[in-house]
Amino acid sequence: MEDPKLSQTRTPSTVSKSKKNKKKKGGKGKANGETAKPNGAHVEAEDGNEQDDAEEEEQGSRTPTEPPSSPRKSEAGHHPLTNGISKRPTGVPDRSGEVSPEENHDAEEEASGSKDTLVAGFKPPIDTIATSFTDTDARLEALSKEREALREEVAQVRRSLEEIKEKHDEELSSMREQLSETQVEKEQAESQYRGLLGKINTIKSQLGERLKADAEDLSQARSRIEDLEEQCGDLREQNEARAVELATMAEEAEQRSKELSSLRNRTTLSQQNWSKERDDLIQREAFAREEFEAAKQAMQDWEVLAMEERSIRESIAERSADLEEQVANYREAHERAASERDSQSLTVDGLQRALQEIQEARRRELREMVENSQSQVESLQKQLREVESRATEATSSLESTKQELERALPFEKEVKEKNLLIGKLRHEAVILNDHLTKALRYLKKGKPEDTIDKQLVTNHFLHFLALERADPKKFQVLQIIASLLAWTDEQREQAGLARPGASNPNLRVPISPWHRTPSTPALSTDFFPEGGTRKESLAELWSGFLEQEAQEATQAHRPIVISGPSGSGKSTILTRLFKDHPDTFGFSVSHTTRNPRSGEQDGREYNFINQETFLKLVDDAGFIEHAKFGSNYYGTSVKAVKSVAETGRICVLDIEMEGVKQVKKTDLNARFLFLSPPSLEILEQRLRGRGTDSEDAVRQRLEQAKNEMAFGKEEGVWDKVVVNNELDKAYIEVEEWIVDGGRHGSQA
Ligand SMILES: Nc1ncnc2c1ncn2[C@@H]1O[C@H](COP(=O)(O)OP(=O)(O)OP(=O)(O)O)[C@@H](O)[C@H]1O
Repeated sequence: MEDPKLSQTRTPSTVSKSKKNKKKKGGKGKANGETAKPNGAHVEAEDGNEQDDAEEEEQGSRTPTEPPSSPRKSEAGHHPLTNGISKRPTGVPDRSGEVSPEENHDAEEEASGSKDTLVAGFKPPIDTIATSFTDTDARLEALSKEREALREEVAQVRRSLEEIKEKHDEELSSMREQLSETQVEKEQAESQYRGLLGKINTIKSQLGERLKADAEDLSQARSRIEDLEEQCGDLREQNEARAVELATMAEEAEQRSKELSSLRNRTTLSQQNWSKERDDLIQREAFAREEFEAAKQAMQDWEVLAMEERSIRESIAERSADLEEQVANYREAHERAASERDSQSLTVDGLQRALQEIQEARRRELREMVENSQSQVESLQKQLREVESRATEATSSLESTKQELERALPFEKEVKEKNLLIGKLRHEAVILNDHLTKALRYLKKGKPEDTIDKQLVTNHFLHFLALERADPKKFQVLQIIASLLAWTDEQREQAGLARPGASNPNLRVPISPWHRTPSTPALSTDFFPEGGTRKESLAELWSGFLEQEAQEATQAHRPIVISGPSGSGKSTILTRLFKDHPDTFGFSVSHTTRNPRSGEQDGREYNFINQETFLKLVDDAGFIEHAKFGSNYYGTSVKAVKSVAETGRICVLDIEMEGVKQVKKTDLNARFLFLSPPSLEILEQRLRGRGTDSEDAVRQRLEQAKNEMAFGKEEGVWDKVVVNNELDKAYIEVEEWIVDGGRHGSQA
């Protein structure tokens, strides 16, 4: 490649040729010694070849018609001889050491121009030639010096030019090398770039796909969350409605129980009234019966009277017949004695009238008596009917009351149980409070044996008596009493708190079976760590007692951790369990950093905390599991689970493998149940059958299920493993293990 600077400075071919010719000629010019000039003037050729070269170049570059003038110099207005030397020669390198080709050319031109001017201006008059000859010599000398200097300069310039050219060539070649290296590097870089571009494109496409899949998952998760939130809202509403219903039912139950008690009162009242009435009626019936008997008697009497009357009548008739006979006799006698007859007829009439009157009176009397007794019988019958109808009414009302009673019986039972429980709890709370205050007071006083509280001892004693014989608490209470009363070893032995002979090391008798009842803990090991004979302070005994009570309470409500692959049936079984045992289980309240919505209450729907507190809890391992949805954190805290047990309910945690490991690290004392599907194939069928997951999600769940199944087989992790083959059987197995007939595995 050609250097542009060099190409620019290149002279026409004629000049180069002449240069070459000159070089070829070598000392030819020198031999001639002078060179012909166009204007015929000539000067001695002292400057040698280089000057000739310059001149020839100058000439070669000009056209023949062109005058050999130096317009620049005349323009500049300087005298070529005086000013031309002081001026920096244009071909001399400037401070930077570079000489431009134009300057070089100008220098050459200048050099030849000054010579030409000198030749052209050399027209002195003849007479002055002699006088100025010496001047001319001097000038010529100066000129020749100047020329020498110029020549040196030109030579220098040439050298520097060559150096520059060499440098240039070197630089050029190195640059070319660099260029080729750079090109090679460029090609390598290009190929690398293409490779990288290809990789980036593949990553881009893969990322795009993944992003798409993630976005899909995200949108599904979002929609699911929305659905769940909706469901949650619905459930909450239902819950509230249920709560309202429950409240109204409770009110109704209360009303019913009130009604029931009033009904019962009324029933007892009506029963009392009824029994009274019945007694009355029985009395009246007896009275009526008596009256009836009396009436009967009267009737019989009347009949007797009637019979008597009849007999009287008959006797009267007989007598009347006799009388008629007598009358006839009388008549006969009347005939015989007229006076006697009148008196006799008068007597008979009187007798007959008296008889009729008697008969009438008797009849009236009897009629009245019969009428009276009939009306009495009728009224009695009426009363009897009334009593009977009232009795049937009372029986029917009794029946309905009984029915109502039966209906209200479960409520009543429940209310009774609850009341009993409340009463018991209250009682226990009062006693505990009492004990606690007393114990604290004693603790403060320091010497419990000096200040024995009768009430406290009485309470303990009553508690002792109220407990069943086999109840292990009995011994604890007795131990407290013994401690309060500062019993001696003998007294303890007598009370059965120490083994017989324990106070006397020489006397050892076998332990009585009383100490070996299965439900009785060995006092010397369980409750009193260093043997029953050791005298402990009340504070120690009391705190031990309370601790054991608390442990027993929490033991009965240990949290349940249920885990298993997605689709193994955890939700199905738990839903049924919660439905069948509504008062047994409780739910832990989660923590969240989101703001509460309207109607939500701190500690009810969520524990609302800020992000800083949440993250601190995470650092302190306060969460069993936590996650971030959107910009909010959610988590189940260890404390929330513990507090469920404190309310007397069991907290059930449906969590995956990592959560189980996390719970194992806490002091929750949970029970672990693994619910396993019969096989992975059946699990796949159930997951697909459920129809809640996309194909991708099902695949992911199945993949994770393999890990979970392996975890389910790990030794020492699980307290119970249930295979969910037949739902009913699996449910019963889970229920029996969790609820355990109300013992909730506290014996486990
Ligand atoms: N023994 C069973 N026989 C047949 N189908 C069952 C059985 N147990 C559960 N299923 C069904 O399997 C599906 C998955 O059950 P479920 O949703 O209860 O599983 P899960 O363990 O709670 O899943 P996830 O952890 O994803 O919530 C449900 O459609 C359920 O009806």
